[in-house]
Amino acid sequence: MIRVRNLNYSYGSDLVLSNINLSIEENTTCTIIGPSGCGKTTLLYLLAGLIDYTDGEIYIKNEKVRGSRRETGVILQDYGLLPWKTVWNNIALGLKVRGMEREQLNKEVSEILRELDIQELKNKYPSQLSGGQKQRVTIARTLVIKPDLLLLDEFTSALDAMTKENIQNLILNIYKKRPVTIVFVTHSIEEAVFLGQKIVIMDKAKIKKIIDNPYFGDVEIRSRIDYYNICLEVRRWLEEGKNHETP
Ligand SMILES: Nc1ncnc2c1ncn2[C@@H]1O[C@H](COP(=O)(O)OP(=O)(O)OP(=O)(O)O)[C@@H](O)[C@H]1O
Repeated sequence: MIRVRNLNYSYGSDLVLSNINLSIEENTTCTIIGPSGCGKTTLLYLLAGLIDYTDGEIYIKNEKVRGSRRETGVILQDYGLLPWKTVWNNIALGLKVRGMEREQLNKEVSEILRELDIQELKNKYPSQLSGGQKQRVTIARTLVIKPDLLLLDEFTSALDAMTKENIQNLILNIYKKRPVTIVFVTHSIEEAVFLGQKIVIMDKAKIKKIIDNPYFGDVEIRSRIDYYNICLEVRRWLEEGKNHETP
């Protein structure tokens, strides 16, 4: 699905991605974790086609990425809901832009509201929603266009612990119900392990380690010791080499 080869990216003279090679299979999930400033968001923006690259290659479904793709759904940290539109209209917008006729549009929006259990929010405005509700509406708005690739950037970082787990469960359930590839940038080790079939650990512009997560997909995993063993492995890789750095 995604193939990144020898990708380098600089902002001016600062090299922020150096020789990135990464393959993500179709209909799998991948989480990207690493210290602040290591280049995670930049990599996600490049996959989304939001910024251009000149050095290296990015292919999605065997097509070279040049600008944003219609079938890629992107969810960034700030929700991106339009404050002057109701939940219903925020969700319907992407379908309207694509010229969907009214009856079909009403059906699709109703279905996604039901799937995400937010029917009662349909006439509210974004300012009247809690953080978790906004996340659900943002997910609904993105899923309604039926993306084959979903890119999420630190999507749950502003939420309290319980809401965060609810949204993580929701994303896992959504993934299980439909064919979609998900790439998720996070700061949280627990989130990286819960949502990542493949966990990419980055450090200063580079990929340090890729871990395949055999326990991915189990909603009950948080109550099992295997989950914490993988969390510890990720932690060790994140910390590896730190003590040898000169301050
Ligand atoms: N628009 C920009 N112009 C110049 N430098 C930038 C720009 N965006 C990011 N950078 C720099 O590029 C590097 C990588 O940033 P990026 O946002 O990709 O990192 P990150 O791993 O996502 O960080 P965080 O976890 O803090 O969000 C950082 O040093 C950052 O300061």
